[in-house]
Amino acid sequence: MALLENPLEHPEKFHISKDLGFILEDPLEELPDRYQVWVKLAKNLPTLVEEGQFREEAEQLPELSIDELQGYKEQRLAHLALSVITMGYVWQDRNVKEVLPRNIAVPFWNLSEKLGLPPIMVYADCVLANWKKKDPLGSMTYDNMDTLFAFPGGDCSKGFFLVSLLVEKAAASAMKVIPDIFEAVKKKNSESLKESLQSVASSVYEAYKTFQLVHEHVNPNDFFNILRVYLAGWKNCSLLPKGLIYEGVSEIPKEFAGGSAAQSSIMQCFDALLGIQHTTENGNAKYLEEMRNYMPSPHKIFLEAVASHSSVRDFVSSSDDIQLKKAYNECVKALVHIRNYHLQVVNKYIISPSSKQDSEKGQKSSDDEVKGTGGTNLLIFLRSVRDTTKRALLEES
Ligand code: HEM
Ligand SMILES: Brc1ccc(-c2csc3nccn23)cc1
Repeated sequence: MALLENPLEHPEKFHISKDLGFILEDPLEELPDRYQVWVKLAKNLPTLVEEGQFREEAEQLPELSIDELQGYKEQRLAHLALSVITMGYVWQDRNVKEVLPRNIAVPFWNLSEKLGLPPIMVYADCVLANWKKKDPLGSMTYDNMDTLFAFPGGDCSKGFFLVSLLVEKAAASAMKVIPDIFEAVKKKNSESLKESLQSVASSVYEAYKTFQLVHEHVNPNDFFNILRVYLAGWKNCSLLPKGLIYEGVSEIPKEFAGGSAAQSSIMQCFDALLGIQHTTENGNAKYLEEMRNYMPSPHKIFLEAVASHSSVRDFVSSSDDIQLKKAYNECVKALVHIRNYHLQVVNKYIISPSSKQDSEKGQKSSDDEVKGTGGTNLLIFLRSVRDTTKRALLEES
């Protein structure tokens, strides 16, 4: 398939970087003067929300056409800034806004259509495009990085977004071997395939090790009680039961799901590469599929090309090369490891603060009722995704 033969030789076709994968390389920090009002307001969100002035300031924005935005990086920064403004406008306080004013809604809707993104903040905004190096000549380490935009809750959003970014960066080192993997399957070259799969497994283990940074940089109570509010969406949402009205776009309210790293292309890319099919019984496959519509369209196209390519899994399972099966299983075990670790993190950052809050309020909401950032019943979803990954292990006999 032409799309796949040289995806990393023409990264511009998919906006995928050889070194950083799906991360937006060197994001812009400023927009042309006429659009800088969006950046300025989004950067002031924490202070203005604190003062209860954010909505008032947002309503003063001029309504701007997106046509003067030049190039992909300006469009991504504008989508990020408008998404931050939208989440702040809707969730500033418990008096939730049901109408997004046209001076935000019209450019946000039009720009979203151009990028193939929904008109709500997504992972590709606040994780993949929301970063800078403090010392441009330094490396991408937590201490030399900052986010471009933050939410209330102190350094919680910086921690959550940057740790996710660094996990993406560690995992991204696997991206450059994808063409070699498909070449090896095409040529039935077990030795080359074994080497590439070993490289994928070590990238996923690097991602697992980076994940531990979350304990250092994200406070569980700030995450659960403050930040999580701003990542919520307006689909199956009790506070916005019909969704949000995008003024100037449609009088009919529209529903869009809240932030979830099911929108992370790299994790879905590993599943696609290894032929890990998530179950259709409990809606996981449907949800993961739907979240591909919350990725930049070039990333969605790339993922679908990986998923539809000749199956690595079929080649390995029909091979009698035990070492090859072991190399494939190392990749699956690494994914199970990171998903197990992620479940422990979710217990610490959502389940425990939630039950602590319930006992303080004297009510009990069972784990089943605790919603995820993406509005899903999170524990069932995450355990099931982990279990499906585990079931993908091949017999090594
Ligand atoms: C405070 C830290 C974190 C919390 C509380 C958290 C919470 C969650 C929740 C609740 C879900 C279910 C999705 C939904 O609600 O629809 C989820 C999914 C996911 N999260 Fe996180 N997460 C955290 C950090 C991370 C990090 C650092 C990564 C690494 C990139 C990550 C990657 C994922 C992925 C890939 C999924 C989709 C399910 C899967 O593919 O396993 N999460 N997370
Ligand atoms: Br919008 C938005 C979407 C996803 C995330 C994110 C980063 S890691 C992770 N696990 C669950 C969600 N999640 C943060 C903001």
